[in-house]
Amino acid sequence: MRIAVWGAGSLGLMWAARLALAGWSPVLITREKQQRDQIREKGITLVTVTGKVHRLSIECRWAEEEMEALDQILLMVKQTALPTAVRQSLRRLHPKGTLWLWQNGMGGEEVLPQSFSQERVIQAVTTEGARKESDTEVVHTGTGRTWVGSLAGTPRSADVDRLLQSGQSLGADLRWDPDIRHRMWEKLLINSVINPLTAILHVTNGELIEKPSFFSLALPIVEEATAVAEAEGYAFDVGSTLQRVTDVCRQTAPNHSSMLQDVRRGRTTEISAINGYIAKKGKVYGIATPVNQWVTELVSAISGRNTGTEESLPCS
Ligand SMILES: NC(=O)C1=CN([C@@H]2O[C@H](COP(=O)(O)OP(=O)(O)OC[C@H]3O[C@@H](n4cnc5c(N)ncnc54)[C@H](OP(=O)(O)O)[C@@H]3O)[C@@H](O)[C@H]2O)C=CC1
Ligand SMILES: CC(C)(CO)C(=O)C(=O)O
Repeated sequence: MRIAVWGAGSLGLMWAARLALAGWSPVLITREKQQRDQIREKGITLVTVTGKVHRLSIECRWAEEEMEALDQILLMVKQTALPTAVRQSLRRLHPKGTLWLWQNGMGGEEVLPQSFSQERVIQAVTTEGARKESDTEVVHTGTGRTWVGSLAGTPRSADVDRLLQSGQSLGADLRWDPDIRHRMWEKLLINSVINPLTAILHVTNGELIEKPSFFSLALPIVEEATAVAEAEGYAFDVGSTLQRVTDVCRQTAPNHSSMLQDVRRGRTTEISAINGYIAKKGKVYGIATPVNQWVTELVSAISGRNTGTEESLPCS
């Protein structure tokens, strides 16, 4: 089975290293030739949460390069990079191969061609944290859980099962979830509060819950988002959702959310796939989502503005 990790960023470098440690021979795909050359020369280095350092030699290709058909492609690019990465990766995917989407937020499947069967798509939802230190180095910043499931609700194949078992053998908390869409909504609700508010206020996840004034928009964001989730068929209680958000802020207190990092680095954020998605779905169902719409506009306005330093800020 030929497995590719598409995108050599934080998650991609970590999972390519993990797959290699588990005895697979993954191929890691980079956006730039320059990173491919670096990885070919130096291999990749993974620093685990306990500080153990693994140096691994990994097959590496550039996204536009010709390559043998791939059976499993783990797409580990940001939502904003999906259109190009999907176009490139589907050209390399074996006709019976499986595509794995790892993005935070929603809407990834909408980027796929309509002719591409949902039965060939696996969605992963992860609370693990990784941080790319350089083109060849990554740090596993926080343990968490990863759920994977079929977007079509079909049972897992033997190949997917083997991959899950490999991850588990390395100590990764990797689980099959037959209702992955529910899990995606659960994570979306958490990201819909923490990501925009930390990015707008420039605070860590822990600082967000320290002052009531910082957290004051959490309630209207969650009220709107849970109403939209319910219209989509996923029921969440407002109080328990706010409690879950608070728990995640506590568990990841020192973290700078991925959206805050993007804003500080002057990069496009994933806001359209998070609060923007909630606002878009709200329109479809006739549910008012002014606060989600407002934070979407505000984060879009402040992102891409700072040229910012490429600080190494932890996220999970
Ligand atoms: N990091 C984390 O701890 C977590 C991340 N996530 C989610 O996982 C996804 C990936 O995040 P993360 O790894 O942090 O992001 P990064 O920005 O660190 O990595 C994304 C990588 O994708 C590469 N890329 C972009 N376009 C292409 C392309 N067409 N072909 C090949 N590679 C491409 C980028 O290359 P280049 O640098 O050259 O642009 C970059 O190396 C996001 O949706 C994020 O929200 C979810 C939970 C935790
Ligand atoms: C859960 C959270 C908010 C952790 O930082 C995250 O997923 C992110 O930063 O994108």
